[in-house]
Amino acid sequence: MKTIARIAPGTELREGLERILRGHTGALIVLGNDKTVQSISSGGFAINTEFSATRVRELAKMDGAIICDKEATMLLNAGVQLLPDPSIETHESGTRHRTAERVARQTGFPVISVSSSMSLISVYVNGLRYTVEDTQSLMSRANQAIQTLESYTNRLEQVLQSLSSLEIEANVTMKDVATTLQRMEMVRRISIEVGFYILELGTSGRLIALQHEELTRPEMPDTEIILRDYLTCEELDEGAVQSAVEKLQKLDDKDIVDLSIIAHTVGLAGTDLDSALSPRGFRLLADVKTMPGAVVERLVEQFDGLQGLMAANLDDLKAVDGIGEHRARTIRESLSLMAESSLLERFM
Ligand SMILES: Nc1ncnc2c1ncn2[C@@H]1O[C@H](COP(=O)(O)OP(=O)(O)OP(=O)(O)O)[C@@H](O)[C@H]1O
Repeated sequence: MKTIARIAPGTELREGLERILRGHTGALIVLGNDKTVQSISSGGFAINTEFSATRVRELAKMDGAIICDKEATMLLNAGVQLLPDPSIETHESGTRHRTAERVARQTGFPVISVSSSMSLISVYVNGLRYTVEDTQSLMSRANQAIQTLESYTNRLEQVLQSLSSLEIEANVTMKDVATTLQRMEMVRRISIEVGFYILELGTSGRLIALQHEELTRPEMPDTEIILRDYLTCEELDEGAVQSAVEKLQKLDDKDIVDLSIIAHTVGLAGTDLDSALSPRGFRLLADVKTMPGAVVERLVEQFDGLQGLMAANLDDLKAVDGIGEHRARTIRESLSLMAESSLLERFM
C-alpha cells in the first residue's frame, strides 16, 4: 500500500514514470539502497542528487538500473548492472522484469520496471507484482465502485430500520439478522475497494475521496453490535464476537450471497432462516443517550433481552444498579419513542 501511494498520480516519481513511458524508453528503478543492493550492483556511477521527474527520465535513456532512496527523494546511482541471485524463482520473461522480480525478493525493496515494448509500469514488492493502470480507466472503475457503495449504504439503512421495527414488534427471524450482517459486510468490502482506488489515484482521486468520506457514516452500527445482540454462545465475550466477525469477513464472494451460510458461519441460533430470534437489546440501547457500557450490560442481563426491557416500568428500571430516577426516565422515554417511530414507519 505504501509503495502504491508512493507512485500514485501527483507524485514526482509517477510523473517521471509517465515521462519515461511517453518517451518510449524503459526503466529499472530500485526504491532503496543498502548493503544487499550494493553487493548485487556492478558498474554505473553515483548521482546523489535530488529526485525529479525530468532527471529520472533522462537517466532512463541509459542502459542499466537506477537506484533511489526509499522515499524516491534522491537519485543515488544510474547505469547500474544488477546481478541478483539467479536461483531466486521468477515467473517473468525478459531480462528487465526477471531482474526486477529477483532484486525485489532479494533486497526487500520495491523495484519498478517500465517496459518499453509493452508500455507498462510494474512494481514488484514483497513477492507481489502490481501493474499500474492508466488513470482514466481507474477513475471509471472508482466511479462505478462509489455508486455501488452509495446504493449498498442506502439499502443497509433500510435493512437496519426494518430490523429495529421487527425487534420492537418481537418479529425477528434468522433471515432478518443474516440479511443485516450480509448488507454490512457488503458495504465494508466495497468501501475497502473504494479506499484502494483512492490510494491508486493519488491527487486524481480527490473527488472520489470526498464522496467516500460522505458515504462513511460513523453513526451506523457495526457488525459487532449486531452479533452481541444475536450470537449464541456459552459466554458472550469480546473474543466470541471478534471470532464471529472474522469468520464473516473471511467468507468468499460466493458464500456472502447465501444467508444460510452467513447464519451458520457466525453462529446464530435457529434451525432455519424462518426461526424466530430475539435481540439482547445492545443496539437499541446504544441509541439511548449517555448510558455507560456497564449499565447497558446490567440492563440486558437483568431483563433478559429487549422484550423484557420494553415491558419494564420506572420502578423496575430503578432497581438496576447505576440507574436513578433521571436515567430510568430517559430509558423509558427513549424506548417508547423508538416503539412509536417504528409503528409510524410501518404504517405511514
Ligand atoms: N540485470 C540488469 N541490470 C540492469 N539493467 C538491466 C538488467 N537486465 C535488463 N536491464 C535493462 O533492461 C533493458 C531491456 O532489457 P531486455 O530487452 O532484455 O528486457 P525486457 O524485459 O524484454 O524489456 P522490455 O519489456 O522493456 O522490452 C536493458 O537494456 C537494460 O537497460
